Amino acid sequence: MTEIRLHNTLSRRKEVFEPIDATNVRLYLCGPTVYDRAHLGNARPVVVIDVLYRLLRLKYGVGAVTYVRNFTDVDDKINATALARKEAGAPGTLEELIRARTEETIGWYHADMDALGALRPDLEPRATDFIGAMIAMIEELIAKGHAYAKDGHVLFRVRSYTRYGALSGRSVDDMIAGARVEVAPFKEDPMDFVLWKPSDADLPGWESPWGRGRPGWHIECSAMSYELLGASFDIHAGGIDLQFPHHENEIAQSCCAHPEGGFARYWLHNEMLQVEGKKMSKSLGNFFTVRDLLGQGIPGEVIRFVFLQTHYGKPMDWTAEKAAQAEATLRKWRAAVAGVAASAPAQAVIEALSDDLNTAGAIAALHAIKDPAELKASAALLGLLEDGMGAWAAAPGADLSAHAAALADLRARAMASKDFAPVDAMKAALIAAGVEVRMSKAGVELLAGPGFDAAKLPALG
Ligand SMILES: Nc1ncnc2c1ncn2[C@@H]1O[C@H](COP(=O)(O)OP(=O)(O)OP(=O)(O)O)[C@@H](O)[C@H]1O
Ligand SMILES: [Zn+2]
Repeated sequence: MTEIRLHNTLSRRKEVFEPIDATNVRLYLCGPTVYDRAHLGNARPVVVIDVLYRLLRLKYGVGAVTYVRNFTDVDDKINATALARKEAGAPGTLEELIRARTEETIGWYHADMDALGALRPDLEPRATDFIGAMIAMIEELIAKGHAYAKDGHVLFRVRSYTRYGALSGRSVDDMIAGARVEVAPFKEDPMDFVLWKPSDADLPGWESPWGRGRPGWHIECSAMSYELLGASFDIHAGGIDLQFPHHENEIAQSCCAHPEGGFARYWLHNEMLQVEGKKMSKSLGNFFTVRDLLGQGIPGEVIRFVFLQTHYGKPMDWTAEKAAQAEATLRKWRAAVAGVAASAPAQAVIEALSDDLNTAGAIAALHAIKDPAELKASAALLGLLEDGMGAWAAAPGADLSAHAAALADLRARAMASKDFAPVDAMKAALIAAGVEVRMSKAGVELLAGPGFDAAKLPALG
């Protein structure tokens, strides 16, 4: 099969992907902090890495890829949500409420990512199950002089790792100038970051050599990837917002604790889903959830298709127009492959995906496929047109050809009479039924949009 090339953030180049062990290709994606529903931006890395996972499984074999994605289930934001519930009178201890919140959020996450057609990773470690491994790694870092304990905290000594900043391409001094580094009395240097911190008696905490406390966020991924994938593995992925400081810190911790390993060889970062030029994020409040869209009747497959039309390395936004177009294409393809068994994927689709996951190119190649069996097999590499996800497309009423003809006819008559009111009235009625109306010299095109309701279509006289 074609060789896979990936843009490695570490080298800033597209490189041929060569796994350490072709019988066990290892991939780690930073997963969510489970305090709330995933917003649409959070779904982008999941969909992107799902396509990579499918491609790796095709090339190396289904059993030859290990994909790990963690759940961060210890975090101040989780504690805050549970505390708010307790204050609102919810029964149970804070610990029980925290547990209930993380369980509930993990359930939502699974349901939402399943709806997007993302395969579950092979392993989904929860941070709270790996506290012992984190403590062991922190002890190793202290023993090697890369970390120090002070006042119940343990800090990573950033200046002890000379390659710090290699991933994001910045010097430590630039980072100090640009970042919001917290100055604290327990730090030797403002750049040093927390590996372990004390917990109040009423917050979740674990006994450790430095007293009762809880881990910092960065050490979680270092410890879990070490336990499950080893000191060196193939690909580490996540959103570009995690490149600094999270991934820089992961590298520092892992390479200092296990210098024999070298940690991840290829770093893959997806660009952000944006809203009016800004990252969609919880903190900016400019977000909507995957569940919001699903609740509006937008199929998960349509959301997935919209993501895949933009290369993962480019910022993108969500628009109703993109969704309507994706839906129209998928309806057409689903009709073409109905009842057809998949054959083998087209070489052009494999080649596009192998070229740094050129999903837009792969979709263009899908458009050119004539044989439905090949279309179905090729689309499966993108997680599209799969049997379990097509119920939405079976809904009747999307044939708008009669309405398009009627509207074109009304327009022709209006040209002669100069009375455009009937055209405008029909357009308005179609839009109210969730139809996207495109009129040009070439003709009239109608597309069923995300909120399409056949029952609301205007009657044809
Ligand atoms: N707008 C976005 N576009 C693409 N990926 C994103 C976006 N926002 C977050 N991510 C990714 O989602 C994953 C989960 O991140 P995390 O749990 O830190 O999200 P969060 O705390 O809900 O995010 P935020 O506060 O940034 O909205 C990470 O891989 C992160 O890079
Ligand atoms: Zn991580």
